[in-house]
Amino acid sequence: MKPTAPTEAKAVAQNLSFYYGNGAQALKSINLTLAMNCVTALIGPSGCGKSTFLRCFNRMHDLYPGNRYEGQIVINPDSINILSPEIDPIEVRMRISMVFQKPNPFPKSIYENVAYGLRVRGVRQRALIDDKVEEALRGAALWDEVKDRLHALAFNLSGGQQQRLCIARALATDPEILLFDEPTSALDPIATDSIENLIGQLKNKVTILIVTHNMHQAARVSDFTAFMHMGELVEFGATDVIFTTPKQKRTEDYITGRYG
Ligand SMILES: Nc1ncnc2c1ncn2[C@@H]1O[C@H](COP(=O)(O)OP(=O)(O)OP(=O)(O)O)[C@@H](O)[C@H]1O
Repeated sequence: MKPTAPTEAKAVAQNLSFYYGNGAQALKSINLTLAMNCVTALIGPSGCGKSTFLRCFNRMHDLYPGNRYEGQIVINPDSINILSPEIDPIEVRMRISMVFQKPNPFPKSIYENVAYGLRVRGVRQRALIDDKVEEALRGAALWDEVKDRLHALAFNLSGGQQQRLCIARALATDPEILLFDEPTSALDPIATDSIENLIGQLKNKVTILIVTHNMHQAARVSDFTAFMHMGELVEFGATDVIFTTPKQKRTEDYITGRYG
């Protein structure tokens, strides 16, 4: 069931601007709330700032010198601003995990891919890791397909299975928010379908923010949709409303394929 208005806020971006190291401003004072246990889709033409916005949520931009945030992203329930310099980006990435466009398993076994985040966190007990690996693989709807070959190399899996493995890897540390950057653009329609179904199930446990170029996908998987253009948030609302009766002409032009 899709809610029609944001309920509890999991994360709130407030006056969020972002500048790359070369001085280019990619985000312009964005205000956006991610509703708890809902899927929010980011749509908009190429270069409008979708990935830049997504990557603020796990402090990916900190990996490159000269990048600069302004404003804040407050996450609940503890009301912390994850962009604050006092907040350790590694901690943020434990709470907010990312799944990328192309499946990117590590050159390790299926088991070790999922166990990775736990080991980084210092978890050593074998039984606990076993349990968490199974739970994450079940959560990513992959357990039944791999339970008899957990120690095989992850690269032996199909593209769709590799992407579900990356979702399991992200789930293993019990994140509160999952970020998806065009997670199905490298997959065939069947694998895409299974990832979309999975996203529908995962939102019971986590809050989801997804970038997609595929309008049908945004309409299928998301509860709320944000339309961006040239670094600005043009319109935000319930997905059904954005796709049927958008208020802004720029949104209408985009979803009806008049540009972009
Ligand atoms: N590392 C970088 N340094 C400088 N400018 C960048 C960098 N990465 C992206 N940009 C610029 O920031 C703007 C937003 O890019 P971004 O990748 O966030 O857009 P997008 O909406 O995700 O695009 P696409 O749909 O094509 O992936 C663009 O003008 C882009 O050229």
